[in-house]
Amino acid sequence: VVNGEEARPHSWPWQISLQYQSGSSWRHTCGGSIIAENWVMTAAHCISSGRNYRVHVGKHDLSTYEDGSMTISAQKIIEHEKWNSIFVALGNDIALIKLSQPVTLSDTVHLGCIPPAGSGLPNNYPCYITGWGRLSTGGSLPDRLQQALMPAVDYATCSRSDWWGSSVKESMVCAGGDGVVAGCNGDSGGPLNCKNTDGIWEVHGIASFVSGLGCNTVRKPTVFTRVSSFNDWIDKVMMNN
Ligand SMILES: CC(C)C[C@H](NC(=O)C(F)(F)F)C(=O)N[N@@+](C)(CC(=O)Nc1ccc(C(C)C)cc1)Cc1ccccc1
Repeated sequence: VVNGEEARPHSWPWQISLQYQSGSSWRHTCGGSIIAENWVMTAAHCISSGRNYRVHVGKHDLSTYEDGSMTISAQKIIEHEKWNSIFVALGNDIALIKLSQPVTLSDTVHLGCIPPAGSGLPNNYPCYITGWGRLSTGGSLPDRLQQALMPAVDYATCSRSDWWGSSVKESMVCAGGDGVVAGCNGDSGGPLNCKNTDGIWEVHGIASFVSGLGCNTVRKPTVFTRVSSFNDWIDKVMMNN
């Protein structure tokens, strides 16, 4: 997250670190959200075949051991069947990870809420991006979870030719684009958190892409997979696996 701030520890308890085995150690590669005791939602572009993945839950500082945190291996990873890594602009950048064992819910490990199917965000609706991604374009990775207020950008604005144009679809959610705050590599797969009118936080987006010209590029908001476009797919996958 570029130009964010350190989150209050464990204030986004559905946020996970998706890690892959690199030799004898594990490396953070993406974020994700716990949506059921044995399911994590992340971005399909986070998954590379031939890699071994695990999920780290209940974390704040990735560099230290933290009581209550747990690492759980991925038993099964299901990418959206229409995801195509060559045509990112087509969307469907969503994957579900079935955990080898259920998480133990606690005050640092909670489920994130999926928004109602088809629910949208008005322009400028306040949301927060969270993640352990780069602190600047090509910059360093933080140890501690970062957050940034990133107002939603409606499709009409985000699809303007001087914004994302036809690269953005209605199955995506845009946020930010002020040239200051942004998601960046390593935030992929993580949540866009928005509080609904009942005061409940919902995971409206899955971080998908930022401009290749620079993470915080003005009029190139961070683009998220729109979770409320995939309620049926999520239900189907969890029921059938
Ligand atoms: C792997 C890609 C598909 C998604 C990756 N996503 C992220 O980093 C995320 F925003 F989710 F945290 C990304 O944006 N990667 N970049 C490599 C940029 C990139 O690939 N962006 C991109 C943008 C649009 C498209 C399509 C929709 C035209 C594809 C890729 C990050 C970057 C940004 C600035 C400098 C250096 C690196």
